Amino acid sequence: MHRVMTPCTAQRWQLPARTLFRTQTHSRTFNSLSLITRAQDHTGSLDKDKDNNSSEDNTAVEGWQTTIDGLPDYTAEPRGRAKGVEWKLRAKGRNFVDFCRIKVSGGQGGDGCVSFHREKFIAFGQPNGGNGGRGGNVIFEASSNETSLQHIPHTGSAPRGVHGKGSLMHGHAGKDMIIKVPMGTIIREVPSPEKEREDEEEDEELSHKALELGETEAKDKEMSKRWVLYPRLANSLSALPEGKVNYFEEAQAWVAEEDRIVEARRAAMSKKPMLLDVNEHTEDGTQFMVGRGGGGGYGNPHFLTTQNRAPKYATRGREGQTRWLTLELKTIADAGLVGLPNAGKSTFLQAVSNAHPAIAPYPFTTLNPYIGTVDYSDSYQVKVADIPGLIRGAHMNIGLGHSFLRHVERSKVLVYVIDIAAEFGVKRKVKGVDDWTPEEDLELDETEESRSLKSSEDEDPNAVNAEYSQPFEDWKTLLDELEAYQPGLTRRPSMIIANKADVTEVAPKNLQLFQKLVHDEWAKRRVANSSSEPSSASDNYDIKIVPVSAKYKKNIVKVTSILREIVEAEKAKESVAAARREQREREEEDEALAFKATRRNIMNNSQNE
Ligand SMILES: Nc1nc2c(ncn2[C@@H]2O[C@H](COP(=O)(O)OP(=O)(O)OP(=O)(O)O)[C@@H](O)[C@H]2O)c(=O)[nH]1
Ligand SMILES: [Mg+2]
Repeated sequence: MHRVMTPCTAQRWQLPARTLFRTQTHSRTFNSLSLITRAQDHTGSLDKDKDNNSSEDNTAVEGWQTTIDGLPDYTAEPRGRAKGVEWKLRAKGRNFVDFCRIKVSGGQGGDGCVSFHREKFIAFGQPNGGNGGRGGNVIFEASSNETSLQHIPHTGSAPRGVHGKGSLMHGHAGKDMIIKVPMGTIIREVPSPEKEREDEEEDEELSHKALELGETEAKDKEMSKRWVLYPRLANSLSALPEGKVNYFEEAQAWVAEEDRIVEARRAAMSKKPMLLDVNEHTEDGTQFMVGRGGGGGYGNPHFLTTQNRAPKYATRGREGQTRWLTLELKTIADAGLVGLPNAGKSTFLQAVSNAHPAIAPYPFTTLNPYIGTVDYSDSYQVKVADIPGLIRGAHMNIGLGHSFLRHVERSKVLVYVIDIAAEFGVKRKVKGVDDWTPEEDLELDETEESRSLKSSEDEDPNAVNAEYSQPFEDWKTLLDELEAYQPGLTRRPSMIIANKADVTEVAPKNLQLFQKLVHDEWAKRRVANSSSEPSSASDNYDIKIVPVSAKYKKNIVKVTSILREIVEAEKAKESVAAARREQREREEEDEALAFKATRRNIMNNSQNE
C-alpha cells in the first residue's frame, strides 16, 4: 500500500504508508542523542546520510568495531549480541526521549447565545441567552511516576467551552488538559515558528478577501468572528430610520475596549518567556498552567440597557493562549556516575543500591540513565544516577555523543568510575578514537603535550612504560569531556572509584601510580582555579580515591560512607545558602515596605499642610 505525500514544491514523493508515519513521529520528539547527531552533522565528523541508511552505515559501526581494543571484542560474541551493539550505535539510543518540543493551546471559549423568552400570553419576552463556558486550560503536573518524555504529545490542545443556550443556560467550561511531566523537567518557552509566517500571510489574506468578497462582505465575515447576530439583524441595522440610535455600535465600542484591556494584560503577562523548573523542591502533583483557556462569550442579556430592551447580539468566545515550549529532562540525583564504557558503573550501582541495571562485558550496555537509591542503616538515602559510558571525542558525537550528561548536570557530587585493571604501563590503543584527529586537534599540534603524545605513539605500543598510567589517562579523558560539555562542571565536589581492584596482577601497581598522578594533577588544577577565581573554594579539597571491587562487593561500605559525607556537606552548604537568600529577600521586602510607609507619611503630611 502506498500513500502520496505532496511537499510544498510540485515534486511528488511516493513513500510506503509506514514511512510517512515514522517520519512524523521522529520529527516531533527527538532525544538528546539523535539531537546531537543532527546538531553536529555540519562538522563533517559523521555523515548524516550514512547514519540514516542502515545498509551503507559503516562509519559508526566500523568505528566502533575497532574502538575498544583492549576490551573484549564484541564481534567475537554470539551473533545476536554483536547485532545488538551495532543497533545501539546506529539508533544512538533513540528509545529514550529526554527532549521534545510541544505546542500547547488553551481551549477557545464557548459562544454566547442570542435568545428571547417565549411564552403564551407574554409578548416581547426578556432576552435570555446564556454565556459561553471558558475554554479548558493546559496544565503540566509534576509526577514522580514518570521517568521520560516519551508520552508527551506533539500538540496539547484543551477542549473548548460549551456554547450558551436559551433560557439562560450558560455553557460549562472545557475540561482542563493535564499532562504529567517527570521531576527534573525544564520547560522553556520558545518563539513560535508560525508567528512570522502568519504575520506575512495575514496582510495578503485580508487584501485577497477584500478583492474576492467585496468590501462589505469581508467586513461582515470579520465581524462574525467576534459576534453572534440574530437572524436578519444586519438588514434591519442598515435600514435603520433617521434619528434612531444604533445600539449595536455602542456595544461594539464596549467590547473593543474590553478586548484592548485583555490584550494589554496578556501582552504584559507574556513579556518574559516562560521558564519553569520542576526540580527537587517541587512537590509531587504540583500543577503549572502553561496554556490558559479563552474566556466565554457574553449572551445577549449582557447588553441589556434601560434604552435597549432587546439586544439581538452576543459575543463569541475568546481564543485560548498558544505557546511553543521545549521540555528538557535533567534527571535529579545526588550523585552521578561518570566513566568510560565497561568501567563498571552499572555493576557499582547494583552493588550499592537496590537497582538492577543491565551489566555485560561489552561497551554501551547502558543507554538510558538509571537511578538507584543507596539506603543507609539510619534510613538516610542517596540517589545515584548511572549513565552511558563517555569516550574520548564524545563531544564530537563519537560513541553515543555526550548529551546524556544532562542527567548528571544537576548532581551534587560527581563519582568518577575508573577501571584500575588496565595493563600496567601500557597504553590501551583505541583505534578509531586515538587515530582520529579532528581539525581542532591538528591546530593544537604544536603544543608540547601533543608533541610528547605523538612521540609516545611512535614507540612500540606494547613496551612497558613505568610512568604511563592508563587509568590516569581515562580520568583525564573524563575531565576533558565533562569540561567540553559544560565548562566548570569538573569543579563539582567529586570522588574517584578505582574499580576492578580485585584484579591483583595489575591493580595495586596501577593504583599507586594513579594516586600519585591524580593528586599532582588535582593540586595543579586547584592552584590554577584559585588564581583565576580566588573567591571560589568549591574545589579546595583533596579528591578521594577509593579502590573497590564492585563485582565482588569489596570496600563498598567505605565508598558509600565517603559519598554520604560529601553529599551531606553539599546539602548543608545549599541549605545555608538558601537560608541566606531567604533572609536577604525578607530584608529587601521589609525595606520596600518601610520605604512605602515613609512615602505615605510624607504625602499625608504635605496634604495636611
Ligand atoms: N573483575 C571485575 N570485573 C568487574 C568489576 N566491576 C565490573 N566488572 C565487569 O566489567 C564489565 C562491565 O561492567 P558494567 O557494569 O556493565 O560496565 P559499565 O561501566 O556500566 O558499562 P557501560 O554501561 O557500557 O558504560 C562486566 O562484565 C562486569 O562484570 C569488578 O569490580 N571486578
Ligand atoms: Mg552500564
